[in-house]
Amino acid sequence: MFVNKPADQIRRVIDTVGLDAIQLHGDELVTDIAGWVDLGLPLIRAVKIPGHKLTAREIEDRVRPWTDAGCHVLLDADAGSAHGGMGRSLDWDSLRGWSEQFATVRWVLAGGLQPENVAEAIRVSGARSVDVASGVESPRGQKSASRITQFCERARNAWG
Ligand SMILES: O=C(O)c1ccccc1N[C@@H]1O[C@H](COP(=O)(O)O)[C@@H](O)[C@H]1O
Repeated sequence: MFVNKPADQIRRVIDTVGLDAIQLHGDELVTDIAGWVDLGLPLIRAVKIPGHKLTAREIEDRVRPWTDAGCHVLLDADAGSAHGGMGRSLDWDSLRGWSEQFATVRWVLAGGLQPENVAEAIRVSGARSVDVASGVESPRGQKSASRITQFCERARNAWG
């Protein structure tokens, strides 16, 4: 996952550790996409969405430029100048409305997920993939193996 990193820096990380995909989680512009596309890996764009109720069209207007550019999308809560990992949730019902009307590519639900709410989030939103950061930390800033296990079990159970 990268926040506002130019393609040449990401290339160095790929060459050093190898990556399967690139998650862009900052203020990257769709007009600059060519540099990241040239890296030759699947691109996942974190699209920041306000946490209140939205129409399917309002969500689609935010998502569409990125799917048109060939990206997968991860929907995260807009946390202003913070870029993510803030534990803020989206309106899952609005996402279901958008997904049923518009989503033609696989999308990832993020934002404020934790073991305690991931099953409900999946049920309400219809998400088939989820991502989490702060919700599996205990204490804050430190990933907890037991919370990660709990999160994965509950997500898998929700998908049956
Ligand atoms: O995890 C982080 O610390 C982080 C830092 C900067 C940008 C994104 C970050 N994480 C991503 O944020 C979302 C949601 O996080 P949370 O579950 O609400 O805490 C998730 O996609 C993480 O990959």
